[in-house]
Amino acid sequence: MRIIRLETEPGSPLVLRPLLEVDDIHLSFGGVRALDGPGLTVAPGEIVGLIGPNGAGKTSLFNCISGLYAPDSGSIRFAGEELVGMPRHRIARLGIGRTFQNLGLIPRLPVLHNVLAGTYRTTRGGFWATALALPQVARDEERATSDALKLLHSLDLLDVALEPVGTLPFGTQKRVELARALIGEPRLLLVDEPANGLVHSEVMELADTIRRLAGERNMAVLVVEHHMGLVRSICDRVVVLDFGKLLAEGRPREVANDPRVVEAYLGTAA
Ligand SMILES: Nc1ncnc2c1ncn2[C@@H]1O[C@H](COP(=O)(O)OP(=O)(O)OP(=O)(O)O)[C@@H](O)[C@H]1O
Repeated sequence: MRIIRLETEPGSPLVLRPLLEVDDIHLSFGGVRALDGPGLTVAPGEIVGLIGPNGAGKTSLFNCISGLYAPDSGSIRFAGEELVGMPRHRIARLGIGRTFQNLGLIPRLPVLHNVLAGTYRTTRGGFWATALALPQVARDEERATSDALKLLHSLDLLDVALEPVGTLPFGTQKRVELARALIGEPRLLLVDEPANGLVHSEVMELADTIRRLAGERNMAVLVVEHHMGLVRSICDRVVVLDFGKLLAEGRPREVANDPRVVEAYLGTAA
């Protein structure tokens, strides 16, 4: 059983501050209120599920955290730094990785190159250092390749490292997407619908992998997912959105039995 301390007595020297603090976020697209003031926290090493019916605002919230969307108002703090207004590459460099619902991979490129593409947002070489082929760039690339190969080994992808990713089964591509998000060693991983398109055995395997990686790296995970089996099996806590607002929050079992959640979400999914 995973034990995570979320709160301690006021004034205690052992206060565990949340790694991520989202507060009163608003985001509209024309007349559509995608996010209407929800807030949430994620502690270091904690796995939090973000659930809710279609159109509840889950992906919009991910996009605000990773800097893809600029919220109209509100605050998103990560390790004490305000993310709102920060460019995407700086957010990635602070230690936030993410996967996409529709895989963010380049199908014709080999697995290894797709994973290495995840490092370009987090390395510090910059345009001129790369153009001038400075030794520091060569060292960075060597280290990145070695890290990528270790990661591929840990995700059982070493055998397909040089295969074009588009030729691989969907379940394998999903693991490559996970590897791409993990290569920068994020402290927080945002995972968007990892179970989508997978068969039951693959979902359970993926659940084991996410839990193992979070434990090994003390990495926090915020996961958007409709598959309640996966949510129940990996999440320490669940946050429910509905119409862009926070509807409920609690342990997976409590949330699954909350009548408001059953009505808004589980009822429609049953
Ligand atoms: N780029 C955009 N332009 C216009 N409207 C958008 C955009 N992104 C999201 N929306 C709208 O914002 C609302 C929230 O969408 P969002 O994709 O965040 O929900 P979701 O909970 O992730 O849904 P799903 O479970 O279907 O992925 C929806 O009404 C959606 O149509």
